[in-house]
Amino acid sequence: MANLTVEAIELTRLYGGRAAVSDVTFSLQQGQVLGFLGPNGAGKSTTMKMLTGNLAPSAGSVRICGIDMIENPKEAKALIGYLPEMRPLYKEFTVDEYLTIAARLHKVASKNIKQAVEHAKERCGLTHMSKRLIENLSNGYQQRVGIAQAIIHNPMVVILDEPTVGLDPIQIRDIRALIKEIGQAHSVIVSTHILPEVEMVCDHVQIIDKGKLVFNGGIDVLKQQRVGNKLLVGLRQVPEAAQLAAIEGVVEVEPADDMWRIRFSEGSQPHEAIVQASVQNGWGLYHIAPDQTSLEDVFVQLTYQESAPAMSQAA
Ligand SMILES: Nc1ncnc2c1ncn2[C@@H]1O[C@H](COP(=O)(O)OP(=O)(O)OP(=O)(O)O)[C@@H](O)[C@H]1O
Repeated sequence: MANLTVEAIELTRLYGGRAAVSDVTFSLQQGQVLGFLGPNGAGKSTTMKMLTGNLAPSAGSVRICGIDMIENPKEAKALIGYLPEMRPLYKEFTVDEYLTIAARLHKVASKNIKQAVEHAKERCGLTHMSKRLIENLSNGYQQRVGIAQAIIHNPMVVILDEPTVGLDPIQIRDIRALIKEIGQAHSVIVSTHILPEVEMVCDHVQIIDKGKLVFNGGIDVLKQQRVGNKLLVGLRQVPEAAQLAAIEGVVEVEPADDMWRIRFSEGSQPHEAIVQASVQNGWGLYHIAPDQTSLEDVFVQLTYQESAPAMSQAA
């Protein structure tokens, strides 16, 4: 496929005979932001380390823009910017000093370093912090410096491991906006265990659980999982459940707080019949709306049910 920036092919990593990551395959295209989601210990960091060439896979391979990570690690790594879970900051340096070192480490040509530093600072909203010691910056600004070092060499792929952990809500909002902005020009992989974060910044999502991918698809596909065939209906005069169940298309009726949760058969549209029955019987309908499963519930279903079926849609 054209413009594939990351290809992970049957990646497996064993620790003492136990698989931390097992047979993970996916690909990413230029301009995509992929959310890598999973509970603690699912294998996110292990996968990130293999993608960035910081950990050798026990089996499988990684290609960055078609370059094999094991055969040509230098060339492949040069195309990646990486912010690990533990920020690689030298806090006794100023922002300018640190980013200059980062540019050298990323092999930016000497004559281009100044411009690269200025550009990275600009993109990460750091220009006014240039002369500040990193240790004196807030947590959010330190995270911006971490992201600035990851993009300083203008890599094709940016990989950010838990980029918003430990930040306050305003810092989180800023960093998410920055990730979206970076995603327009690069391919970005963001690992997180925060579901709304994925909804906000990613167009693709993968869910990993116990080392295995249990979902791989567009964010819309994940959202669709929760648009079910249920309605939440509020009636002032509470009818017998049987009266609701008798309406055509209704297959199940159960109380939900002060309302009724009504499940209907696939393809049926009992909304109008419910409204009509309410008018005829004087039930006093005050609420009728789709009852969506929360994304959290979908996530729990995918990751905590032992027999959860694997779902997949080509990324
Ligand atoms: N160096 C190691 N030696 C042995 N086991 C390890 C090592 N690193 C990770 N593991 C185990 O591999 C599994 C996956 O860990 P990993 O850090 O990749 O998960 P994660 O999804 O990133 O979790 P978290 O969000 O908590 O960082 C866990 O069971 C972990 O204990």
